[in-house]
Amino acid sequence: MPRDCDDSRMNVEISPSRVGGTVQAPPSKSYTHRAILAAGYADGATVTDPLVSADTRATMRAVEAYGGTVDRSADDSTLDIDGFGGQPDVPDDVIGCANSGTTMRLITATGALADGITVLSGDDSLRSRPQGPLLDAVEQLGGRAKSTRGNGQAPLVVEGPVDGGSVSIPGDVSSQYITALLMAGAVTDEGIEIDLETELKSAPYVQITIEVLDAFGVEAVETDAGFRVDGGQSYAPAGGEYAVPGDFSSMSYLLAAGALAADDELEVRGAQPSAQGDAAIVEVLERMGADIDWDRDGGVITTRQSSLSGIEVGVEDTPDLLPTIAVLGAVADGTTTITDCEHVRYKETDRVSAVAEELTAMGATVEEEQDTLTIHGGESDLQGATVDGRADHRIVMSLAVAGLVADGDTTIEGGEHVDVSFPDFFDVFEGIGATVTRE
Ligand SMILES: O=C(O)C1=C[C@@H](OP(=O)(O)O)[C@@H](O)[C@H](O)C1
Ligand SMILES: C=C(OP(=O)(O)O)C(=O)O
Repeated sequence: MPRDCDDSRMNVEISPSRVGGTVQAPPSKSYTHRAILAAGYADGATVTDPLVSADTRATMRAVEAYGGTVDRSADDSTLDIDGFGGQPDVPDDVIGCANSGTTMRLITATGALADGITVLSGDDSLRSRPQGPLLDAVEQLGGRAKSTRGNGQAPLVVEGPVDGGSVSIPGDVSSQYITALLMAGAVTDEGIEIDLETELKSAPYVQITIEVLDAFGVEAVETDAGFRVDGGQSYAPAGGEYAVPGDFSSMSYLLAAGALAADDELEVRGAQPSAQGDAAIVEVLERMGADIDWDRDGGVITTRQSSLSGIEVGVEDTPDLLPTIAVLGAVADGTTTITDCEHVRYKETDRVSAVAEELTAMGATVEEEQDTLTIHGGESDLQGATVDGRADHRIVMSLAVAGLVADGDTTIEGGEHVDVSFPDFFDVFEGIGATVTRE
């Protein structure tokens, strides 16, 4: 199981606990990936407050493979990046994307700009995720892009250079294909016009891309049929710097912990509004009846424990919230129905099945359909159990939240996988009051 994790295998036991205090949100993974690659497409830039995690390190390695350099400050508070200026080199070696779908998709399109062949691979999970529509898009642009096994999955072989053009691509598999094409398209000669064949899922992530491109002086626009980026543009952020905002997907675990187990209050800082769809966690909690308050100007969200009720919520725009919402639903009174979740099956693991099975192991009643997950909460308390984190950071973190309020201790196998997006998650969890035992 080749993984890029700092820690070796770690099971984590969570005992029932109360939480409270003040905590800083970690920086956004999505913004960090884009900022690093945008700095790569530029002559260079300084990225401040980056998330340094296994996934974003994969994007740093990719920028270096294409001819840039990334210097991390001693405390990881800044990344000084020398870019490849829109003209990626042909990499000396296979680019290892580890567990990161964002890295693989975004830098596949970068490979299509290089005058030669790029080979990309990743861990077991990443090599089982869909890349076919992006490979097809590169071929529509005149490049060559193959899955070595012919199954639309990595290892991938990409050959450029492409000059831009028009592509037609499904929107309901991954928005990361669109992000990849927009970021690369800006430095092609002709630009790229994207026609969506099906409705776009995870749409806010493309808005994040457009926001980051704008900050780097690059324009990409939404059209009636999809998106367009003109070619011949140059990446350069104002003042040579780009600052990464806080991560609402990561915050969702802290806010859920507060809503389930904060006697006094839990305050999460670094919650400035941005294009992140996952800020919807605040509204989801409000609709469930949580005592939650968001000071948008101050970037502070405060939650207290209160009794929650089940709701119906669509995750077409917010796939990464599914595990968090499912755990909230398992504790809430009544039924929580999570709809529009088929694309959540294409993540690090099939998160719809994973959540259904692990919450069932904790005593919840869960029904799984292809595009819907129904959780009957409140009928019986969650029971502590040994659960499998599925080598998936979001499954691990959401089960840790469930462990706070389960009856008895919960052991989560594979706790080290939090390194993908929230490396100090268990320290932060302990810091707010959770009883955490690393085994
Ligand atoms: O572009 C991004 O930063 C992301 C897009 C989403 O994926 P999909 O577009 O594949 O749904 C999301 O699930 C992922 O965690 C991050
Ligand atoms: C799906 C995720 O990321 P990626 O697609 O980059 O692997 C995630 O962080 O939940």
